[in-house]
Amino acid sequence: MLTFVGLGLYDLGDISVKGLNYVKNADAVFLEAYTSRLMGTDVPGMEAFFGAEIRVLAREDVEEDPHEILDRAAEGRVAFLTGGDPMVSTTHADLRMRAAAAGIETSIIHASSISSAVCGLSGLQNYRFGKSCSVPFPAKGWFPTAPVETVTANLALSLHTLVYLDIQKDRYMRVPEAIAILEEMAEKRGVEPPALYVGIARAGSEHPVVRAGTGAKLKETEFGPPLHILVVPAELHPMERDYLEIFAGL
Ligand SMILES: C[S@@+](CC[C@H](N)C(=O)[O-])C[C@H]1O[C@@H](n2cnc3c(N)ncnc32)[C@H](O)[C@@H]1O
Repeated sequence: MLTFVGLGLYDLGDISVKGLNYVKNADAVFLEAYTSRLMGTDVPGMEAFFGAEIRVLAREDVEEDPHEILDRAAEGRVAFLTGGDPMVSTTHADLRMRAAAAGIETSIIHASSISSAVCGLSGLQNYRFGKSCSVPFPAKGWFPTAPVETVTANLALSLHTLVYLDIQKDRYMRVPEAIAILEEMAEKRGVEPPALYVGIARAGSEHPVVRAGTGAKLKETEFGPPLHILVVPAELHPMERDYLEIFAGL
């Protein structure tokens, strides 16, 4: 049995009761920590809380050679832990299909996700979001401009864009850097950079930071520690504008 268990957004208090019971009774517990991360805890903290040893997986362990996970799931109850909701903006559909092809029973225990938390924190209406995109850390000789094309296409349809920010081993992209990269991408593509952004830090924590404004303003804003995410809003509905004025300093 392979069960994908969502950890929610920030700390140990974000897993569901269902998820917690499953993990406590699992025969093996794996943690995928490369698509998202719970910044309000760490692996030893999770091990103590769940009373279980946790095997931390690299991307290759899941996407290229998941035999260890599948072998354990063929024999017993396996918990596959993921930050947020397990199937939102991750690549775990492939693992679930591989398990099904191997005759292994699977299920999902859902949890809160950044994709819905953003709507509550910003007041931007969930049905007005278009395709989302991710901004990666640029590498030597590699500076993709696809994210700004997604933003431009969404703006043309009056849709908001959710912009996920890169996570690497010990490196987390923050809102000001993401805006600077998006502006450089816009310049390279010869399009206008976005006029308005909403930056969000540490959704799910006791003190999330939510700020709306121009690129110049948000590049000077102190958002505090990661994780961070960015939204490029389309033309605002009056209610969305009011909400951002009240809760995000617009
Ligand atoms: C690829 S998405 C994975 C989403 C996850 N499966 C979920 O449902 O929440 C991960 C990105 O979302 C953003 N993110 C996730 N959790 C966050 C949080 N608590 N606060 C702010 N941004 C967050 C970060 O930009 C991070 O790089």
